[in-house]
Amino acid sequence: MGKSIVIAFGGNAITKENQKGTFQEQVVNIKEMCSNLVDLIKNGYHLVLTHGNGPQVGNILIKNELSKSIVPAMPLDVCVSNTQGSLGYAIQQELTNVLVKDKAQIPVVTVVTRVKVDIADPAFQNPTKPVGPFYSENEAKNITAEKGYVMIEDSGRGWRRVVPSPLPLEILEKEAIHYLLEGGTVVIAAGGGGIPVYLDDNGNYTGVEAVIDKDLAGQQLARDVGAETFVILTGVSHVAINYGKESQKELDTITVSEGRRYQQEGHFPPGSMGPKMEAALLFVENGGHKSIITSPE
Ligand SMILES: Nc1ncnc2c1ncn2[C@@H]1O[C@H](COP(=O)(O)OP(=O)(O)O)[C@@H](O)[C@H]1O
Ligand SMILES: NC(=O)OP(=O)(O)O
Repeated sequence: MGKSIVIAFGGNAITKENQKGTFQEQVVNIKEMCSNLVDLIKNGYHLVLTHGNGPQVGNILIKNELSKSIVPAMPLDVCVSNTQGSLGYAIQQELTNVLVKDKAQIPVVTVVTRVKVDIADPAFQNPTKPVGPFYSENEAKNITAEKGYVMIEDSGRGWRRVVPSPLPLEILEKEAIHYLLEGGTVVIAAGGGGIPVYLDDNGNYTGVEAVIDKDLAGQQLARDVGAETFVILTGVSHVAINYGKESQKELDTITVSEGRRYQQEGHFPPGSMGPKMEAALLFVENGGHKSIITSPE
């Protein structure tokens, strides 16, 4: 097999901060993202794409809440699977469209992907994953008082609801993804961080209510399918130290030990660059060749 790359992009790239989250808006953003991938595919790279779902899964939770007196609300793991389907559909469609226009007949498919987590993960007692729309501080306080949701300030962009986010341990569909890749298919997998499931006392996998961080799931996916490179696409072209300060310095190529040092010095905040750097470092520490964090362009 040629060189394989796992590429992760954020739910906030699919529904931007100032957008309502209509399907049309998502398609426009996804189309732009896909046009940036065509050259890689045409140059023979085997791609696995993974995507976030924070804004989208939060919107499904709001719909659940508003309609629960009429139709039953679905558990959060089912809502994550819904986002794998809807966003996978949009990516599959738009990527196929740009490939066909470029005269490249390459199959693209979405895999509903379960990710194993530990039911004893302390993350279930400490929600940290922001989902859904951004609110003002006042609105957030009212939501907590009315519904009991935990709300946090998300990287200077506003307040959001947070849900538990356990660590991904294994991509359960890894063999199927590997076969598809080997056969020359572009695979969309582990969307929204994957559907969280755990092994119960009877040895059966069971869904659990959480949203896994897609960057951490992405590096696990990259390791599990033996990818050479792990790429995280986000809103900045370079990771920086002293980000947002006058002394800000953009990083180019760094080693794992430099990355760990900058991390310890506190350059990468939780909820934004923190999980991306952690994911990038974990991939290389566990045998990956290189991780890249940059913008889609
Ligand atoms: N040290 C840093 N270097 C670069 N960007 C940073 C840094 N710290 C925080 N950021 C911010 O984090 C953002 C990426 O996090 P986020 O928007 O949550 O990701 P996602 O693309 O997954 O939605 C960047 O666009 C930037 O605004
Ligand atoms: N699941 C997840 O990490 O989604 P975002 O990238 O949209 O936050």
